[in-house]
Amino acid sequence: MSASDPQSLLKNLRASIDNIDAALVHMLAERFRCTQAVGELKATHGLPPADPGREKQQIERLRRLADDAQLDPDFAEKFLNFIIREVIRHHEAIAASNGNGGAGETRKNRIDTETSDGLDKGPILGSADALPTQMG
Ligand SMILES: O=C(O)C(=O)C[C@]1(C(=O)O)C=C[C@@H](O)C=C1
Repeated sequence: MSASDPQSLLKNLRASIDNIDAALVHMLAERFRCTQAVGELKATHGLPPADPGREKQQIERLRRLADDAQLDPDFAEKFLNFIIREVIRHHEAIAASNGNGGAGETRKNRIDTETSDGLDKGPILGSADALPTQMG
């Protein structure tokens, strides 16, 4: 068998695909490690799990990068949205387990619970301990 026969070519290409898939898994794991920390930061400070303004910037940037790299920008956008939806689900679960009311609570409605003396009465959703976690 020579290096140019179809089976050898396929084997070589598949070896590269396996390396790329491994790199993707490691990069995704690293990204989720960062977003886990972001989720904890947001939950601690009562910030909302999702930031649509930030997402808009990310999508615009990724579409430009995809175009330059000859990757379909629609696919790049769908892929980023898929990941971000999962991140937001994790953020909501962290917020719920921190007693922040999870998905529904935003910084704004936390501020709405303040009394006239500026003291926070706590989350308007009441005890978040009763909320199920949304992981898995
Ligand atoms: O940057 C943030 O605020 C994040 O929570 C991270 C992230 C992302 O995965 O990139 C996820 C959710 C937000 O809607 C925007 C971006």
